[in-house]
Order: sequence, then structure tokens, then C-alpha cells
Amino acid sequence: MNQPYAPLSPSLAAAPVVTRVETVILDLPTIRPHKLSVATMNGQVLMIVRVHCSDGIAGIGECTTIGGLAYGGESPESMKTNIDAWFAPVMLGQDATRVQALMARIGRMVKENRFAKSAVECALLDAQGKRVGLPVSELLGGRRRDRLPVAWTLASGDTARDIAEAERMLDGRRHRVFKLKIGARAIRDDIAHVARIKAALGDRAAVRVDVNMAWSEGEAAFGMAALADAGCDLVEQPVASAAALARLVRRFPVALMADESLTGPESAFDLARAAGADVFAVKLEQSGGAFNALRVAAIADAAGIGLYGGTMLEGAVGTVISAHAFATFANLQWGTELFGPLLLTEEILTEPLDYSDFELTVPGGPGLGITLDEDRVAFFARDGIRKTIKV
Ligand SMILES: O=C(O)/C=C\C=C/C(=O)O
Ligand SMILES: [Mn+2]
Repeated sequence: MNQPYAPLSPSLAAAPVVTRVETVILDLPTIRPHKLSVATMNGQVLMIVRVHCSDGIAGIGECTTIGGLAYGGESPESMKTNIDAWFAPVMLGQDATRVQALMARIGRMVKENRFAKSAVECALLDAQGKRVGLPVSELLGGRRRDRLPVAWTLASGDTARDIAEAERMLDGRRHRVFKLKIGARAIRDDIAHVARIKAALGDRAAVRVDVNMAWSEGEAAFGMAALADAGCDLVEQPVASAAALARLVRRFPVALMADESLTGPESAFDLARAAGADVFAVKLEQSGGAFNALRVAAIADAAGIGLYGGTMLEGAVGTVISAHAFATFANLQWGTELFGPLLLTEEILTEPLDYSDFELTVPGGPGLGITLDEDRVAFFARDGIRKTIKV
């Protein structure tokens, strides 16, 4: 007869706990300058976090941003400092198998810091996936797709160079959706830039723009009408104000996408309630992690708002956890822009990700399904300083 009060099985009775949290900053070159309205990037800075557990399993996470503090309120340096000083002490000794419970514990001690939370949650999910032998996508409810369409951003700052780059991407069957970064130049120059690229590519490619909040509402009204005429099919965050987005939406024959206005489920709900966008760019870091990104997506689905898998130009680790999350989405009408690793000149994985036929393959192995090349991580580590907080 079963013992009604038999002790928990050893694996449950002594759940593995967090024993060490490591953070390291990697400085990596980009293939070319990457010019946005908020910053010009001549390299990318990744903050990698590694969570070690008492059962010998270690998970990895990443948080990265664009141009230091130019995009949002966290930088790789602030993320590293805050994980070392404030996240690690409340994680040590805690049950590593209960990811959401541990993230809630962190949330009671750490306000905001969404990018850093996203990285730590990723590391816990990677470890738990390795522990139970399941991909992260399956821990998030199950993937619906194994491949994701990937757009490419043209941001060299030179129209002819962008056209040549797009032709190479088309010839190589790597990308056929192109996002153009505009907003730094006079609006008429930007419109002419977009029109020239769309005229050159024609129906072989979709052309979209990201203004990164650089326009006033008046400029955006003029710009969206002109971009629609130029054959652009999506305009991303032309203005900073979510209320202005709601005044601009559905006035022009071009879709309007929210990005910077989305900072997690609550902002997604507010924007959905105002019907303030046609599309949501979901970003795990901006959302505060994978579970929050799924909540943002559920709000969009419920409100009939389209979905797009966004990037913070993460390297392979941040890109892959995003791919696992986006693979679970019921709808992903506008594809993704998970090209971050392709903007870098250096590979930090033992096996490069599979970008082919205009798509990215979502890794199928346990956890994230990727392995860091430790020699290359050590080589690109900033000042060789790898900070370790031990129990
Ligand atoms: O820079 C890129 O190419 C892609 C996305 C970055 C930020 C954003 O969407 O605002
Ligand atoms: Mn954007």
C-alpha cells in the first residue's frame, strides 16, 4: 500500500539551490557602424550572467542594450553591478527549480531593472531546462514553430551602401525583410532614403522603418503619409508618446508599431486599451523577462494587435531565449528581427546559430540548446574581470 505520508522523493526533498552567480561584460566588434537616431554603435557590449546550482548545473543569460544608456535606463555596466550587488545575495541558497518563485523573490528586493531581471530569469530557465532535459520553449508552454523569419536592419547611414547590403542579403537568402533606421536626418532626406531603397528592391523585399521616437507628432503625420506612398509597410515608434501613437494609428495606409512605449504587461494593457498601435514589438528585456513577454503577447492577441519579435541587438544568448519565447506565440504576424549575432564579427558559441532561407532555427537541445565557447568568452571579457559571488 502506498505510504500516504511517504517523504518527498530525494530529488524533491533536496531541490538544487543557487550557489554562485557570475557576471562578465564582453566587448565585441560589429561588422560596420550601426546608426540609429539615438546612437551610433561601433561595437556591441554584452553582459553575460551565469547561475551555478548545487546539482552542478549552470545556466546562462544575457542582457544587452543599444548605445549604453541611449535606448533605455539600463546599461551593461549597471546590469552587472546590480546583479552582483543586489540580485545575487537574494538568490544564493534558493531553490533553483522554481524559476517564477525565485524571480518573485528578486522582485520584492529589486524594483525596475527589467533588462537585468530578463537575463537572470533566462539563466534560471536554461539551468532548469538542462536539469529536466527540455528546451526552454517547452518550459514556457511549448513551441508552435521551429523556425522564425528574421528581418535585417539597414543602418550604415549611406543609401547606396544599404542597397548593396540588401542585395547581398537577398542573394544569400538570408533576409528579405529590411528595417531602415531613420530619424537622425531631415525628414525629407529620410523619406527619400527609404523611397530609393524600396524602389531598388521592389516586391523582392518588404521595407519598414524605425524612427526610435525622433519625430514630433506633426512630423510623424507627414512622415507616415509619405512613407506609405514610398511603399513602406510598417512604421516603428515614430514618436515618444503612447498617446500620440494612439492619435496617429489607422490614419495612414501603413501599419504603426509600438516599441519603446512597451515596458511590460501593464504598459501593453494601457496601449491595447487605447488601441494605440497596430503591432507590438515584443522584447524580452523590455518586458522584464520571457514570462512577461508572453503576457504582453497575450494582451496583444486579446486586443487584435499584431505581434513582432523584437531585439535589443542581443548576442547569441539573448537572441536564443527570445527565439524560444517567440516560438511559443500563437501569432507572430510580422516575424522577428533576431539578427543580433549577425551584426557581430565574432562567434561566442561552440556551434553557430542556423540562419538560412530567411529564417533562424530555434535550438532544440535542453535549456537554451547552445554552449558558450569559454575561450572566446574569456578573450572578449572586459578587463578580464569576472566577478563571482559565492555562497
Ligand atoms: O537596431 C536594430 O537594428 C534593431 C532593433 C534595435 C532597437 C529598436 O528596435 O529600437
Ligand atoms: Mn525599435
